[in-house]
Formats: sequence, structure tokens, C-alpha cells
Amino acid sequence: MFSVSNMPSTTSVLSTYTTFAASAMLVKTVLNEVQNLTNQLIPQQLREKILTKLGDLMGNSSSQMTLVIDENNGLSINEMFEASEIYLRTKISPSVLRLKVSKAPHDKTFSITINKGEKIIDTFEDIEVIWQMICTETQKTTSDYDGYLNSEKVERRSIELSFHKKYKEKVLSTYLPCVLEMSKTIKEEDKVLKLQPLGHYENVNLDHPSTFDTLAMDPTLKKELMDDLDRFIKRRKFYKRVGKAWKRGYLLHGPPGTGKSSLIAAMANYLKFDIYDLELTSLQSNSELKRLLVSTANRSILVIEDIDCSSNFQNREAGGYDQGDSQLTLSGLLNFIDGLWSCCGDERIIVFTTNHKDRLDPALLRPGRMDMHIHMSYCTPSGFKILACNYLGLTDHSLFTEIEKLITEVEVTPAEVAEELMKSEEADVAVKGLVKYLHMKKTEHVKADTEGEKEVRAEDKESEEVKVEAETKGRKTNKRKARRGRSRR
Ligand SMILES: Nc1ncnc2c1ncn2[C@@H]1O[C@H](COP(=O)(O)OP(=O)(O)OP(=O)(O)O)[C@@H](O)[C@H]1O
Ligand SMILES: [Mg+2]
Repeated sequence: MFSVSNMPSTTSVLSTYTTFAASAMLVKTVLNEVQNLTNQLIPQQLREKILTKLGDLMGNSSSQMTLVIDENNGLSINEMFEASEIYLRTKISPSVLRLKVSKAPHDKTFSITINKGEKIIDTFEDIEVIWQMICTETQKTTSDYDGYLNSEKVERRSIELSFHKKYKEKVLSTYLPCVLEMSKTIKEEDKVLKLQPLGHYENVNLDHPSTFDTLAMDPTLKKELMDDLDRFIKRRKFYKRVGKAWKRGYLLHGPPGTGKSSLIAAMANYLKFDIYDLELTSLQSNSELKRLLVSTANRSILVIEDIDCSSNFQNREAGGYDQGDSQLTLSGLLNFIDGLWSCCGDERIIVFTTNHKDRLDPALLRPGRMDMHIHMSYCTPSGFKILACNYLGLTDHSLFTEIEKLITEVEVTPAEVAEELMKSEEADVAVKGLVKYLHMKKTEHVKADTEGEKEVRAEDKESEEVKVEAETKGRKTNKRKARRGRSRR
């Protein structure tokens, strides 16, 4: 586009035009020749590919198409415009420098939208789309009661959505419905959050110092997990090709104090992702859950801790039937994560933690649900070394051999070891304290074992007696049955 500010004289325009027309003819002939030559030399398929690529490189407008979403549709408002505007609020990147802030009289908070001219790039199943807010001012002439003509400026807003034309079908059939659905949920959520300003999850500001370096964990497992995360981040194209949503689920299980929460913080620090800690117990329904889930940002980790303790989940699931959106169900959560949430979000990680894997709903353990099950267990000698280095800066000590031996003999959590090591700033004192603690645990363990054995033996004896009794009863019952059977005959 260009604007004309100075009109040249008619003759100069004519002569410029003649020169221009002659050059255009020449360019056309050369182009025809080049085309003939390429047609002979390059196969058609390759030719098409080259031309598309060249078109892309030169910003060829013919490879791009644009959908225009006007604010008004005749007299009524265009719902698609409203939906796009709401959706775009969640996509504002730090690079957008001009934003529009507004607040209606009855609103509690203000809303932020993109300003005219601003562009937002969004990706959806690996398709890049560009949104742009367009504002045009037109002069509107109206006449008042006295017949005087008044002229006023009218602003017309529209949102343009541009993408490669080969994605037209996909954008119309999947992306736009998704935008509509997302905006609906965000709108509802705004209402809910106004009613319940406490919300149900915390977007934890990540200042947790845990990193993979400070985490005491089986080194092979740690490496495996880090590789898995790296692969996940790199594989945007792969996920698209195989038609999978770009998300990954991890189930962390193990006793309390083995570092499940610390591992989540380490993952977030490693990937520079946000953490959303979802508090399920305060949620009432699937629709509430959906509203919260769509408001989580991309590149985030959604954490649901102690999934086995979410009694409201388990009990309702036990019913075995789907109660729709009015209740909170595990299947509701899983379906939502698999469906809408992943179609509109990118780079999502979901982590469930539990102390009792055996108590989990089988739906969660099914292959493909959680991509990786990670067992966080008691402290190992290598784990101890990491903790000693982390807490005391110690890489070796005369007591290390004894500690390492003790650690293999007793079940001690990294949290317990860490606590002992923190008891003194003097490495020597702390290490000795740990040895004492481990010995104490070992003695307790042996004692518990002996008592346990006694109990088991007593239980065995008892159950033996019960068994004998049951067998006797069984025999008696069988005899009775047999008698009854005989008398019936
Ligand atoms: N594997 C570990 N590596 C380093 N520090 C650990 C580890 N496990 C526990 N800790 C220390 O113990 C504290 C408690 O651990 P954390 O909260 O991560 O355990 P958890 O497995 O999430 O326990 P819970 O099941 O009770 O939630 C941490 O803040 C950390 O200081
Ligand atoms: Mg925890």
C-alpha cells in the first residue's frame, strides 16, 4: 500500500507509464523463457515445491490467505470476533508492546486486549497463524432533526487471521471451533473467579531451588527423565506427524520425603516452565475443572499431588457411570486433558504424584495415559553423595564407607538424610550425626523385624487355627448339604 501526496504532471506520468510498460513486456518474455526451460528440465512435482517455497520466501501473498472477522455482522455483534478477542488475550506475548486496557463500570477487574495494528502469532498443530487487529476509521454523515448534516468519525474494528492457504480446511474445521470453545470457557471462568477470588490452584512462583543437580535420585533414571524431557521439547514436528497432542504425562510414586515435589520443581527449573498446582479437593465439578484448565498457559506443568487421596474423585468414579459435567470425575479430567486442553495448548506437561501407586484408578495406569512412571525411592549411596555435596560441600569423608553401607541396610528417605545433614554447619558433626541416626534406624528396624516375626508367627498360628476351624465347618456344611440333598431326593 502507498499513499499519494504529490500529483505529478500528466506528461511525466505518460512517459513514466510508457517506460514501465516496455520494461514489463521484457520481464514477461524473460520469465516465459525461464518457465519453458524449467518445465523441460525439472519434473513437475519438484517444480511445484520450488515455486511454493520461493513464494513463501518472497512473502508471496498468493500462498497466504486471510479470514476477516468483522466486529459487527450487520446490526448484530459477530460472536466470532468476540471469541477471537477473548482468546487472543491469552496469547499476548511479551513482545507485544501496545495493549489496550479497559474496564466496564460493573467489572471488578480490567481486561487487556491487543491494540490496533498489533500482530499475534499462534501455533496450532504445527500450523503458524497470524492474528492482527485492524481498525479503520470512516466518516459517517447523518442528518439531525433540523436537516443539518453532521459528520462523525466511526471506528470499525476487525480481526484478521492469516495462514498458509493449504491449511484452510484445518483452520476452519478445527482451529476456529477450538477458539470458540476456549473463549466460552474463559468467559465462564472470569465469572467464576469473580465469585470465588481464591481460585482453586496456585500458579506457584517458581523460586524453588531444586534442580536436577541437587536431586538425589537414581542416576540412570535421572538421565532417562532428562532425555525424555529434551526429546519432548524437540519433537513438535513428530507429535504433529503422528497426530498426537504435544503433551507429556508423568506419574511420580514413592514414599513421603523421597523427592517427588522436589523433582517437579527440578523439571520446571530445567525447562523454564510454570507450575500450576491443582487443588482437586476444593473443586466441585468437571466444568469448573475445565474452566481452570483452559486458563493455564502454554509451557507449563500441571501438577496434581496425592491423586490417590482425592477422595471426591475415587468415590464418584467407583459409581462407574458418567455423571456429566456436574460432578468431578477422573474420566472428566483425563478426557479433557486428552481433548480440548491439548488441542489448544502447546508444550503441556502433567504430573500426578502418589504415595500409593497400588491404590490408583486403573484408568490412570493404562498404557499411554502417563508416558513415564517414575519411582522415587529410599536414599541410595549415590543419592547420599549428592546430598552431602549439596548440603555440606563434602565429596569425601572417612565415615562415607560406613554411611553408604548403612544406607543399603535401612530404609531412609532423602528427606531424613537431608534433615540430619542440615543439623550442623560443621561437616564433621553433621556426618557423625547421620551415622548415629542410621544406626538408630537400623536397631529400630531389627527390633521391628523381630516383633513383626513374632506377630507373623502368632498370626500364622491363628490363621492355621481359623483354617482348621473353617475346614471343619466346611466339612460339616457339606455334610448338611449332602443330607439335605439326599432328603430332597
Ligand atoms: N531426592 C531428593 N533429593 C534431594 N532432596 C530431597 C529429596 N527428597 C527429599 N528431599 C528433601 O526433603 C524435602 C521434602 O521432599 P519432597 O517434598 O520433595 O518429598 P515428596 O516425595 O514430595 O513427599 P510427599 O510424598 O510427602 O509429598 C525437600 O524439600 C528436600 O529438601
Ligand atoms: Mg510432595
